[in-house]
Amino acid sequence: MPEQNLEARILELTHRLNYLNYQYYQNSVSEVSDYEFDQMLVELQKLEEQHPEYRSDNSPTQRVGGTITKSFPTVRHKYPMLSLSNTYSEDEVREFDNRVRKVTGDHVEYICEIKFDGVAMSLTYTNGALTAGVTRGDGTRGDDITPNVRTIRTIPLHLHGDDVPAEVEVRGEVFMPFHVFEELNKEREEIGEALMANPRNATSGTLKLQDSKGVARRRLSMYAYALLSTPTLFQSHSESLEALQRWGLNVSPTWRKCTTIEEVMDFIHEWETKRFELPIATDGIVVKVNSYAQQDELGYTAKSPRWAMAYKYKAMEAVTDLLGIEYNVGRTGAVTPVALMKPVLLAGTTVKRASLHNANEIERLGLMLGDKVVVEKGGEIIPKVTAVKTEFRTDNAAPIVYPTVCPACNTPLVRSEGEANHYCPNEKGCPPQVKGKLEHFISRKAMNIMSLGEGKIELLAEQGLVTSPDHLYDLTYDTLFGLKKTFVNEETGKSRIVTFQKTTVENILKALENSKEAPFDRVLFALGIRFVGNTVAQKLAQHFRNIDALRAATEEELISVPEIGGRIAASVREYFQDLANVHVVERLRTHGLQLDLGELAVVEPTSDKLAGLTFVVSGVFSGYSREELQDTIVAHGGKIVSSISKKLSYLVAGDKMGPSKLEKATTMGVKIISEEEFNQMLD
Ligand SMILES: NC(=O)c1ccc[n+]([C@@H]2O[C@H](COP(=O)([O-])OP(=O)(O)OC[C@H]3O[C@@H](n4cnc5c(N)ncnc54)[C@H](O)[C@@H]3O)[C@@H](O)[C@H]2O)c1
Ligand SMILES: [Zn+2]
Repeated sequence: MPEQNLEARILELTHRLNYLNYQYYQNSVSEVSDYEFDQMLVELQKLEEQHPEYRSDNSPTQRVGGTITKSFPTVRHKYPMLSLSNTYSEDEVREFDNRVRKVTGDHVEYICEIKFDGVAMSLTYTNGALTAGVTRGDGTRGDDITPNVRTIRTIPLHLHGDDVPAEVEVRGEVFMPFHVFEELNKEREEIGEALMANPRNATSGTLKLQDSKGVARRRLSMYAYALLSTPTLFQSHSESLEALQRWGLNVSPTWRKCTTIEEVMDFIHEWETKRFELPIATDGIVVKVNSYAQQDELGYTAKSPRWAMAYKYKAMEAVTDLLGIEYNVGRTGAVTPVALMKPVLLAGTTVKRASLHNANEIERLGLMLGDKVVVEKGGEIIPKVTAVKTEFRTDNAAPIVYPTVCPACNTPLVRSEGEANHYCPNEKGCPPQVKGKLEHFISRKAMNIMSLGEGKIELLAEQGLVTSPDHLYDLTYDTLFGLKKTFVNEETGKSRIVTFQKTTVENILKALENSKEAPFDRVLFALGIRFVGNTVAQKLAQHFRNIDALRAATEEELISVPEIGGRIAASVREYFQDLANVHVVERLRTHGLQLDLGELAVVEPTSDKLAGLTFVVSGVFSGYSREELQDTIVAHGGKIVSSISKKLSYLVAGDKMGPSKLEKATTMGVKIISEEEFNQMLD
């Protein structure tokens, strides 16, 4: 390559990789596969080695790719948090072994570990107590997210044992197990939210939440894999792992001591497929020199230790034919395209369907019917189409014409501004939507009428006996008894008969009767209002107390409820503006379902100390949750209003209050009081 082009190429790769790093760490987006990224990095590294004079100061070969955010306090790491040099080639693992032996001589032990695909975490324990949890950030400084880290159940708040030192740093990988990830995405899909791409993105997004209660709900976990302290406590990494385990940290039992490179290779081969049996995402293995003395001898490069190496597995891929596209309609009316492929064996299972998410994805891939496509399985249950082999495209390839009408009911599809999915607007008459909404209504977290599961509700919907939730409560023994349907599984050809016998019918009627005791927030969730998931339903129920108040609430009032945004507010308004929905709600009321929180929860005034005063509550408080504080104000005769105006009596300001509210209150001359000052008003 001529000099000039060489310099240009180095510059181009530097820019491109820095951009991809930014997208990956800041926005949790992978625009290219890890493999492609790593190939470009290798190319840059080679060019820079030949021409160090062209290497720029901000080269991605010289520094860790992450960033720090402004939303958390920044902390300087006591020991820098580095990356790992990586390879996809076994030969390079052997070369690593040669390099090591040149320095250490022949007596070397390796520890092989699984490389878990999550987010790196640094924990500090002072006198045995967890005092800090910090992200890797740019390697030198990270985000202090201690309150979030404290909610992770596999991270002990206290270490136990006689030999726990006064101060110690523990490194580990925080991750989201597959089943939690799938559940979370299912919930998001149900309430019409965009899906998360993979468990690693979900983990990094979760750790950056401002509300640690939200973090706790996501059920993250952590595997510890390193121990740092001054002076060093042990002679080797394996002793450290054993100590971590003893002190109560979660150490994956998969690590192994190897004394020859052949044993390392065996470990690599063994886990290549076995890793898919693990309930967590993994992307390779890590080989580490065991002895700390030898680690010191080997030292570090600018961005990684010379005593360790990651061997990464290439994603499991296969090439097959795209035969067609099926369009599925979900409960919320969202249309999801699914690729139908010629069956192909991939990581031990036969794959013939893969999700394509939405029309944008089809466009991004440039898919045509009849194409040869690359399917990839990353460990998640659902495989994905990652690329088109355009070089094999024939004249028979046909463009994909995205449907303009609903495949289930022929209603013209709509696509709102800024939304990736097309929707079928025929909520009440589109069979998969009707069925999906009923299935949601009876589901465990909603009304929990599981005796209607496994195809029974489908049968009732198809026969027109139940097309909206209120119809369920009209069902009688006589209508149900004797109903029957045979379901045939298209994939296996096996058939299954669903019948309504005496006990079944009795169980269904009993479960329906019991469901009338389900609290208001469950009923609200069960109604299936778009974007109103479990937690949102709880928040709305607590705030408005009953369905009539919720129905009467303006968009502004809805938005004033903590954590309720404009999108949810609009969706709730839209729901109640539809008279058919109001009718369903009224019929549910007639049948005796719980549409308010009941007597107990209504706050009776306990004093009139705050009578005639109006309050806006904002921020986070130490002695109350926001709802509790609002309840207290009401209990003492005060009134909660949604927005700041000149007439407002007090703004009760907690921690982390939004700067715009503060500014508004200041300019309007509203009296701003702290939690303590508020408490004094009640004394
Ligand atoms: N696709 C993209 O656009 C894109 C962009 C940027 C980075 N990336 C990927 O990310 C990589 C760079 O990320 P990185 O610097 O975090 O490197 P890395 O993820 O390859 O390796 C280092 C990390 O591995 C983790 N790890 C897991 N198990 C471990 C164990 N047992 N012992 C030690 N560490 C363990 C730690 O969190 C550590 O920080 C790139 O090589 C690339 O594959 C991809
Ligand atoms: Zn439809």
